[in-house]
Amino acid sequence: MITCSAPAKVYLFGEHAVVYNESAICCAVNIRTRVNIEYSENIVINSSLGTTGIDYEIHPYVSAVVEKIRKKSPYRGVSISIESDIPVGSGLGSSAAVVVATICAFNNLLKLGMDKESIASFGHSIEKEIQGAASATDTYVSTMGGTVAIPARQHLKNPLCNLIIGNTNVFSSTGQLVAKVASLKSIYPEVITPILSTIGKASLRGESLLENEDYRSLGELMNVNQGLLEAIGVGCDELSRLIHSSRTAGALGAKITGAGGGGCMVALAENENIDAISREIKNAGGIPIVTGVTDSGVRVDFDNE
Ligand SMILES: Nc1ncnc2c1ncn2[C@@H]1O[C@H](COP(=O)(O)OP(=O)(O)O)[C@@H](O)[C@H]1O
Ligand SMILES: C[C@@](O)(CCOP(=O)(O)O)CC(=O)O
Ligand SMILES: [Mg+2]
Repeated sequence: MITCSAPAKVYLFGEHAVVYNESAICCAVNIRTRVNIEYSENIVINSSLGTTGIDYEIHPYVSAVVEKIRKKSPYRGVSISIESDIPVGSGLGSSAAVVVATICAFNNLLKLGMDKESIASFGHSIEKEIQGAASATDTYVSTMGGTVAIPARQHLKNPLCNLIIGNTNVFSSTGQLVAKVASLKSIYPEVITPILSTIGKASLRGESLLENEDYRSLGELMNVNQGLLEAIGVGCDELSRLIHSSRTAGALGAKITGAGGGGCMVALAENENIDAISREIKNAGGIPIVTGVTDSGVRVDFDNE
């Protein structure tokens, strides 16, 4: 049996702007998906979504990895079991984490010799195949870990603050929200393009604030980024309630993470405010997850093969 795991991710800055090659800052956070693999007679994929064989309805991402690898390195059968602490479909990159952890598990079982760059790139190709357009950000950050400047892929100093994620439990479709922004931009290019560029500038300024450990200013700019995301139409009432409650409870900054329209927000929190912020997220109808940045990207947790 081999066990590999990979982390979730949050955007401190730059979601949506990064689609138009503006800068973003994305962090791996210590909420993980674990994939166990061993040889077996057939293909079995077991997760909280169900127990299947190759099944592109229930396990599209994992099935794609299983089939692609089988083509390159034939094997008789494997049994894959997945446990995850990452909420599914909430903008935290659960698909990227399960993809890169599954690739890592095969890499070690079949001794494929893939390095982290190859795992990230293969993972991105799987996300693109299954969901159509997909930025490389989620799979890269889940593979490498840490705090990453996008598109430069430069590792930055991790924020020493806590990151409290508030899950609205409201489903949102990344594709639909990206299309909504594209439509607004095509109608009002002279208005929307400068907003996306300003988000990119906030992200670039955030890089130096992280370097200088100026978390008060970092949070202030995250709030500005939130206002700009509202301006391009990706906010929603549930997210606004969690964001404003977090700020009232002492968050240095709070904003959407990911596509918006539902899913999650993230608050930058000093230790002394963790309980108050978590409580206020709960009172505002959200599910708080207290976490922080992890340098540990995809990794082997157990190998007795
Ligand atoms: N623990 C898991 N086990 C199996 N598949 C998973 C798991 N987590 C995520 N997935 C796959 O990823 C999909 C969610 O991906 P996506 O819609 O991109 O949301 P997210 O923002 O969480 O990445 C799920 O529908 C499922 O196919
Ligand atoms: C909106 C976007 O910038 C981030 C989407 O993040 P998520 O899929 O909601 O975790 C789209 C992208 O970068 O692929
Ligand atoms: Mg995803």
